[in-house]
Amino acid sequence: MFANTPFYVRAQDPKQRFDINQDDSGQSTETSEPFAALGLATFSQRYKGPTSVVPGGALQAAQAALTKRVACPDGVHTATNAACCALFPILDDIQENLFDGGECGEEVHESLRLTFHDAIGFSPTKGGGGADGSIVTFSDIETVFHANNGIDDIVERQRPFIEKHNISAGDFIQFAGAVGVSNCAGAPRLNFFVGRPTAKAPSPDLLVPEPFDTITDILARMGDAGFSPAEVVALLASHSVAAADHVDPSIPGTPFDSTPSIFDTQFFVEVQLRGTSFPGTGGNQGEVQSPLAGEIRIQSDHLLARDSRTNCAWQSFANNQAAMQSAFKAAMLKLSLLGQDKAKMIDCSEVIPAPASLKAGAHLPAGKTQSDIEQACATSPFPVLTAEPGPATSVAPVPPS
Ligand code: HEM
Ligand SMILES: [Ca+2]
Ligand SMILES: [Ca+2]
Ligand SMILES: [Mn+2]
Repeated sequence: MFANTPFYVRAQDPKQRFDINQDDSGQSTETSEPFAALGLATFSQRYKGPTSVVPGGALQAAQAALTKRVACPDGVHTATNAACCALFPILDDIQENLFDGGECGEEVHESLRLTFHDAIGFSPTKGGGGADGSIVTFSDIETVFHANNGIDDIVERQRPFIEKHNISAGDFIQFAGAVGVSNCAGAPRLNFFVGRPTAKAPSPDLLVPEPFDTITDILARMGDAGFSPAEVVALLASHSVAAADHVDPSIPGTPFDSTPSIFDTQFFVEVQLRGTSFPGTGGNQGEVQSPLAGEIRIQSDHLLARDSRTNCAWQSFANNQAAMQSAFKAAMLKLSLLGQDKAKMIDCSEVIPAPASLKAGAHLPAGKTQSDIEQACATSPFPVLTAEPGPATSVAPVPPS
C-alpha cells in the first residue's frame, strides 16, 4: 500500500516520541529508539498503542527539522548527522563482499570475535587503547599473542575494506561487528558510534582472556576493563553465533551451540547440560566435554555457567531472549567504546540494519531431558524446557569462508 511512497508512522501517545519513516526507495528507518535502547525488537513490532500514518510530502520538512536529518549525497539516504552518510556504501560493500550477501556465517562470527579482541586490549594500569583498531594497525605484534590465535584470518579479510573506504580501523572493526550481528536472527540491533582515531600503539600482551584461565582471573581481567560479572555473561551471548577453529585444530568450525547462525539463547541452555564427550580428539587446552556430537565447549564457558559469581546471570538468559538481547546490546556498546571518548564521537546507530526476530523460545536438544541440566544457580530453578523431537541432536560444522 505504501511501497515507494514516503510516509511516517507516528505514535499518537505524545510520551512515545518515535516515528517510522519510509523513504521513497521503500527503505524504513526508525528515529529515536526508546524500545531499541531496551533491547526490544523494532517499534513496529513492540508498540501496541494507536498510530497515525502520515504521507511523506506534507510532513517531510517539519519532520526533517524536528529530527534534524540531513540528506546524504547519494540522494537515497538521510541521516541524523552527515558523518553517518559515509557508512551506507561501506554497509553495502561488506554485506555483499565480506558477509556473503548478508549471512550469519564464518566472517560474521570472526568479525564479532574481533570486536572483542581489539577492544579488550585496554587496561587503566597496563595500557592499551581499547577499541582503537590496534589489532589491525599493529597486527604483526598483536596477532601473535597466544589468545589471538587465528584472528589474523579476519584481520587480513577486513584490511582491504579498511583501505578502500575512508574509515579508521577501530571504527571499521566495530561497524563490521554490529552489521555482521544484524545478519543473525534474534540479535539485538547494536549501536554504532563513529570517530575512533588511528591507534598509536599496540596493546600489551595478556589482556585477552583465555579459555583455560580461572574464573577469578577472567573476572579480574574483565573487571579491570570495566565489566561486572553479569556484563561478562551478557557478552558471552556472542558464543551463540560462534565456532572454534583452533581449540581442537582437527575439527575446525565446531560450534559452541546447536544454532551457530541464530542469535538465540541455546548457548546458555546447552552449556548448562552435562558434558558427555569430546567432539574431536579431546585433551586440548581449555576444552571440556560437550553434551552433543559436533559441539565444542570451552572450559571458561563451562565454569562461568556453574560458578556462584555468574551462574544466576547465566541461567537468567537461558530462556529469556529479550533479557539476553538487552544486556548484550548494552555490554557491546560499552565494549565498542573502551578507551574512546564518547563525547567526541557521533552516534550512527541508525545505519545498523534491524535483525530478524525469532518466534520460538529455547528448547532442549533432541535426546536430552531436564535431568541433563546441571542446575547451578542457588536461588531459582532452571527454566523448564521441552526437548525437540527426533533422534539425538548432532551439530554440523560452520563452513569455512
Ligand atoms: C571469557 C572471555 C572469553 C573467552 C575465554 C573466549 C574464548 C574463545 C575461544 C577459545 C574461541 C574459539 C576461537 C577459535 O578456536 O577459533 C572463541 C570464539 C569466539 N568468541 Fe570468544 N571468548 C570470550 C569472550 C568473548 C566475547 C566477549 C566475545 C564478543 C563480544 C566473543 C566472541 C567470540 C566469537 C563470535 C567467536 C567465534 C569465532 C568464529 O566462529 O570464528 N568471545 N572465544
Ligand atoms: Ca585495540
Ligand atoms: Ca545460537
Ligand atoms: Mn572461525
